[in-house]
This record gives sequence, C-alpha cells and structure tokens, in this order.
Amino acid sequence: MPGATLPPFPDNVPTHPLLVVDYQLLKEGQQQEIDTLWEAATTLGFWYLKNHGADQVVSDMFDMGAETMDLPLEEKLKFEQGDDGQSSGYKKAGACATDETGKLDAAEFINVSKDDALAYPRIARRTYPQTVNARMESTITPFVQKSLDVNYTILKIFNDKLGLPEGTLSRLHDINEFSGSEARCIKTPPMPGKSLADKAALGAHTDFGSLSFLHNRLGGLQVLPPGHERWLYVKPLPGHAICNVGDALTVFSGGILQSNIHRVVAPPGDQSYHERWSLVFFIRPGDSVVLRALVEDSSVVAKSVAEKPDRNFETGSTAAAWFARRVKNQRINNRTGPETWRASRGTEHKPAAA
Ligand SMILES: O=C(O)CCC(=O)C(=O)O
Ligand SMILES: [Fe+2]
Repeated sequence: MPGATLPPFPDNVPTHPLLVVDYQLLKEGQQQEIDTLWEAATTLGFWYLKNHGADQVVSDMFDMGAETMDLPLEEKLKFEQGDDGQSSGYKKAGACATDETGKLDAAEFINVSKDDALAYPRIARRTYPQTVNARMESTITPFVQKSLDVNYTILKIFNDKLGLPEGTLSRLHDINEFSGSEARCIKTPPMPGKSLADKAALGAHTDFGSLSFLHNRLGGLQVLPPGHERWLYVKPLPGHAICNVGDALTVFSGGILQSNIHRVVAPPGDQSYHERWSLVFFIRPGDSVVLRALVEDSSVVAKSVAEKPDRNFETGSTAAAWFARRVKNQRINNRTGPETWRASRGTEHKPAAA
C-alpha cells in the first residue's frame, strides 16, 4: 500500500546519481540552479527536483490510485484504454509488450487526461471509474495544475536557454489545446526473487512527450546512460521528484535536450516483496503540433541540427499521431511480430531518426 513502511533501498546495487535541482530556487531565477537544471537536461536528461511543494497532492493521488486498483478487474476493464492508440483510461497488467519478443508487462495503471481533469465535470475526452470521478476535484485536478505549474516553469527556462522567442515552448504546450498530457498512477505487484531480465514491469522506452514529473517510493526505475552497457537504478529519495526529458523536447531542440532510455524492473532486494506504486504527470505538446526541430526560431537549435547531419529531426508527425503510434504498437493485441515493437519506438532505437 502507498504510505506503508517499506524496506530501504539496498546499498549494494548499481545506481546512477542524478543532479538535484531546487524548484524554489528555479522559481526565484537563481542562475546557478538554472545552470544545474540545464546540465542535467542536456546530459542524462534526468534529475531530482526538490522543494516542489507537491507532497500532499502526491500522497492524495496515491490514495486515488489505491482506491481505483482495488475495484474489481471487471469494473476497471470498462474503462480500458483500448487498442486504438488512446492512452487515457485504465491499462491492465499484461496488455503491453515490453520488448521485441512480446514479453508482457507487469504494471497496471490509470491515466487521466489533463483535458478531462481541467474540464471536469464536463467530459472532454472520456469517462473514468467512479473512484477517479470522486477524487477529480479534490485530488486529480490539483495534482494536474501543480504539475503543469512545475513543467511550465521548466519549459520557460529551456525556452530561454535555447534562445527561442519568448513563449515559444509554452505555445507549443497550449493549455487550451487538447493534448496527450496526462496523470498516471502505476501499480506493480510484488515480484520477489524474479530475475530482472525475466520480468520488466515496464519495457525500455523513452518518454513520448516533453517532460515527466515522477514520484515513486520503491526502486525499480533504471536508466541506461548514454555510452553505458549496464542498466543502473535510480534511487528514490524522500521528498524528491524525478524529472526527465521526453522525445518531443529532444526533437524541438535538435538533440540538445536529452530524452534518455529507461525501464522499470522488480525493486531491488527486500523491496521486491512489496507492491510498487508510482505516479507521473506527463506534459506533451498540443495534438496539432508537428514534431520538428525549431530551426527557424533559434540559431542555437539550427546550429545543433547542422552539427548532427546523421540525425533527422523532421518526424513528419503531429504530437497526436506520434503518441498514438507509440501507444498502439505496444499493445499486445496489435502485435504481429518484432516489427510491431519497433513501430512503437521513439528516439531510443532509431538514433538515425532523431
Ligand atoms: O514507475 C516509474 O518509476 C517510471 C514509469 C515510467 O517510466 C513511465 O510511466 O513512463
Ligand atoms: Fe517513462
């Protein structure tokens, strides 16, 4: 259960340290903090964020997740995301592949679209289980608003660093346009003694959108840092969110911002005997936005693209199509062979494409 006493993260497993960024100092415009953020975002693309002020609403979201996952499976399945590439709704464990061979994932989750959270009680995109509706105004909408605040603050800093005209990145993430932005609460059952390679809770991937604001209690998240051959755990730190860059920002910035590959495996050591809960808010570009490097808007981006002639930042895809393609091709019901998994990839397995 979220909030239960959990064994500590063991100190004998390989971890990757992340830079720590203080959100309050970012808000105050502290140059050193802005530079730390920039360093993290342009190298590994992952960092810890502290002093974000979201602890209470995160805890409430975990309660919402527990109430939802406690519903009978039959009830949850009425709200399944389906096989057409729609992300919002419930995803049962085992609905998605985690690799080319079609090995199944172990995580169930509930995704709530920011469009529904902000429009409630009007239905913008779809309906949800009653546990979600009951918490929409008290918990989910405040979490979405808080997460948007954090993400827009970071996007504004990236906008300046990339030398883009003021407001460019926020316009590409127009709050009033429908988008794939969503809140996700994930539950993974205990996986005691499971070999890590044997059971990925979530397969290796880059995030589809722009920025992810992640909260977890147990280990299990791993990154494969650029140039490394070994997966390394990211240790959860109390009160620290984990933030990471997604594919859309890599493309917009012409490869300056890094969207790094990651996965979720069984929590290490004694933690593997416990359910794993995590919570993410993903900000993604507006549905109509075409994913391409912003070369006309920034000489910094244009220079980066010119320096990477082997990479193609013209995806020819809108954010909506990019997102739907990736979601759809992970669904096991759509699998025809290894090509389906490959068709679900973003910037991670096709370095030549982005
Ligand atoms: O659960 C985690 O720690 C990470 C989840 C994740 O990578 C995702 O949902 O995209
Ligand atoms: Fe992810």
